[in-house]
Amino acid sequence: MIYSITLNPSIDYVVTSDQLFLGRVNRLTETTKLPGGKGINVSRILQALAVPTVALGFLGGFTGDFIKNALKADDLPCDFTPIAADTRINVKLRAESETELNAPGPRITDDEQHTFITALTERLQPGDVVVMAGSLPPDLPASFYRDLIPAIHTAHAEFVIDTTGQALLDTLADHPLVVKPNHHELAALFNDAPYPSIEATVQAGRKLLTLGAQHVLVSMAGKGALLIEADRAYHGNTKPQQVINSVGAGDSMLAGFTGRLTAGATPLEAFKTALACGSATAYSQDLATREKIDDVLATVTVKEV
Ligand SMILES: Nc1ncnc2c1ncn2[C@@H]1O[C@H](COP(=O)(O)OP(=O)(O)O)[C@@H](O)[C@H]1O
Ligand SMILES: O=P(O)(O)OC[C@H]1O[C@](O)(COP(=O)(O)O)[C@@H](O)[C@@H]1O
Repeated sequence: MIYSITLNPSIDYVVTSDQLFLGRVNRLTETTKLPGGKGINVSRILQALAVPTVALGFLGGFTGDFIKNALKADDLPCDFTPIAADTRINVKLRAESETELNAPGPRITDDEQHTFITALTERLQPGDVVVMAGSLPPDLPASFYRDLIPAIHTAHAEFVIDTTGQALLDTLADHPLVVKPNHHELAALFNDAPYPSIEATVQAGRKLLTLGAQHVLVSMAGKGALLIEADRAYHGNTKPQQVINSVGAGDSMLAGFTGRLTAGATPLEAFKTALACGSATAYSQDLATREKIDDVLATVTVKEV
């Protein structure tokens, strides 16, 4: 079973405007509300790939109810810990370019934190994978993800982590199954300027393997992604289509790789599915459907670099 953890879910309020003028009234041409949050997105793509998953985390208030109902309508297995405060709303503004306004998130009490940790640890079985993804609401200690790792390992389960900065570096010695920074996050991890070439990006990504990660992907938005192994690396991409909404593309990529890898695929095969899932989401209004993923998978190209 693959459990996703979304400590800070969101309603993604996707709004479209022809142009955006700061300091003036802007009239929107379209609005959509989607259940969001990195772990939830991972579970939704795993479900599309028919990989067994349960989405865990915190949900509260009318916004939490919206997400719960949306996931229920899609039959996505969930077991969220209820909280008293309202789950956040993130605004995704599509004008000439995409702008994201992500809220800090609600208060999580000590009792709510304990309820969540107990629920997670009671579920874990040998062979399970826990995907920990996204930001932490302000009340949770920065070490919250790292503190879950001993219980995951005690249960003979593995973890995948999608976070940034020191919080990510702090987990590498515990051998995450997969990490997938994007190229900006990778440079920020090592206080580097943007990498000038694929070779420089591969070199930096390889440091994550040396520090303990089992599998490393580096995503580069429209420029595709890298699969970096100890002795070789691959660059892959998909045939360009119109980009409709790239929110959740990274989560989709992580889900595609983790889902296929844990089902027994080779890292290279899993990478191809990951590329298809990431781009298929970028080419869709919401997260990709299975049909769209299969369609894009047929266009994936990968070469050793
Ligand atoms: N504009 C795009 N065109 C095609 N594929 C894309 C586009 N944006 C994202 N993707 C695919 O999704 C993957 C993850 O997207 P990226 O933006 O790098 O991740 P994140 O959302 O984590 O920053 C990319 O590596 C690529 O395969
Ligand atoms: O937890 P964070 O870092 O604030 O990010 C939450 C946001 O990230 C998303 O999960 C999308 O993530 P990606 O575009 O990086 O794949 C949105 O659904 C959500 O609004």
